Amino acid sequence: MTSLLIDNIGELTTNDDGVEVGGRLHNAAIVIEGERVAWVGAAANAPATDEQFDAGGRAVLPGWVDSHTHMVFAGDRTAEFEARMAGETYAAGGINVTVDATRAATDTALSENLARLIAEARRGGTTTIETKTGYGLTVDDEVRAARIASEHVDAVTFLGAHVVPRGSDPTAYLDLVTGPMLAAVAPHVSAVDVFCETGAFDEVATRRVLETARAAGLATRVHGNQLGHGPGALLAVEYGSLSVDHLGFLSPADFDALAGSWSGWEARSGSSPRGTVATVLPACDLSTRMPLAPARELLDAGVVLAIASNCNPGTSYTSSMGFSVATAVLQMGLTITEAVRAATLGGAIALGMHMDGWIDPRGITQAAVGRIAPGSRADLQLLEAPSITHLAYRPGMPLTSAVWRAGTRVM
Ligand SMILES: N=CN[C@@H](CCC(=O)O)C(=O)O
Ligand SMILES: [Zn+2]
Repeated sequence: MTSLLIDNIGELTTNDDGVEVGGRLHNAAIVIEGERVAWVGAAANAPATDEQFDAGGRAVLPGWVDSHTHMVFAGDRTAEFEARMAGETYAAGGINVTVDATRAATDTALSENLARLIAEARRGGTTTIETKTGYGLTVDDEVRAARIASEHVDAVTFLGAHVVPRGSDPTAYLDLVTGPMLAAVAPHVSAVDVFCETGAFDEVATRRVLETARAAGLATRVHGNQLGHGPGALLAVEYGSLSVDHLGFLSPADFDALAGSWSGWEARSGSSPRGTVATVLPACDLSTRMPLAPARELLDAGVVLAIASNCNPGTSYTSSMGFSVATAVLQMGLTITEAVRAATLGGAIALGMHMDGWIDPRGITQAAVGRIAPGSRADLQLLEAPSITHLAYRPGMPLTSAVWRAGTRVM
C-alpha cells in the first residue's frame, strides 16, 4: 500500500478533539496509507513515506460533508427564481415543474447532470455527498432516481413525500408513498425524508411517513420549519430522526427538544444516545429570501449543527459549501471554526458517517468521515490560503486548491 506524506501544512484543522480542542495545528503533516489517514502530527516528527506533497504552508481541513442535496433532476427554474427576486414568495408547488422535467428525462441525462453537479462540488472541496429522490413521485420514477443516485453518491435518501404530485389525491398518494413506493425504493436508500410544511405534508401525514420508514428499518430525516412555524422539528426529535433541516422558524419548544436530544452525547466517542442534528442551509435561506436559520442560538443551546448546500434547482442552485460556510460566519454569527466543523463533522454526524463501518450505497464498508485522524477516510482539502479564516475573510473566492477523497487526489 502506497503511503503519502502531506508535509509543510501551515494550519491543519482536524476536528479531532483528542489532538487540540476546537483548535488548529500549525506546521503539521499528515500521512495517508491507501484510503485512510495513518498519522497526524507535527511536521518535524513525520515518518518516512513513499511519496510526498508539499502543502507550501497553506491550510488543510477535512473535505466538506454535504449532508443535504437534491441532485437527481432535469431542467432548471430560472423563471421562478427571477419572479422570486422580483417579489414572489417561494411555495412548495414549484417542485412539480422539476418533477415534469425529471420524468421526461432519460436515465443518461439524469446521470450526466448528477455527475456534472458532483464534479462542481468536488472542485469546491466536497468529498461526501448525500442526495435525495423526490422529483419522480411515481414508483418507477422514484426507484429510477434512487438507483441512479446510488451509483454516484455516498448516501441516498428517499423523498417520495416531497409534494403531492399534480393531479394526485393526497390520501391515495400518501398510501402509495408509505406502501408500494417505499417497498420498491428501500433497497437503494439508507434513509427516508419528508417535507413537513404547509403545501406539502401535515403532521398526520408526516407521522405516517416516519412510522412506516422506521418499521422498514430505515433512518429518517425531516424537512421542517422552512416556510413557517410547524411540527417538523418536534416530530424529528420524537421519531429519533438523524436530522431536521431548514429551521428558519423555531419556537422555544423546538429549541428545547433539539437540545434535549443531545444531552449526554459526546461527539468525540460517538457514544449513544445520539440526538437529532439541526441542519441549516444558508444558501437556500438567501435564495428564497427567508430568514436565516438561528445557527448561533442552536449551537449555544447545545444542539449539534450541520451546514449543507441543499443543492437543487428550486431553492438553492449551488453546491458551494464554501459559500455556505462564509454565509454562516458573516450572517449567522458562527466563528469560522464552528462553521467549518458544522460543514464537515456536523454533516458526518447527520449522515451517521462519523464512525467507522458505515455502508455506502454500493454495499462497501467505509471509514469515518468529517475528521482528519488516524483511521478516518483520507478526505481532505488544501486551501489556496494560509488559514481557514480566509473562507469567510475572502468570500466568493475559489480557494480550494487540491482535494483528496479516500486517499486519491480528485482535484
Ligand atoms: N423544501 C423542500 N425541498 C427543497 C426544494 C425543492 C424545490 O423547490 O425544488 C428544499 O429543500 O428547499
Ligand atoms: Zn431539501
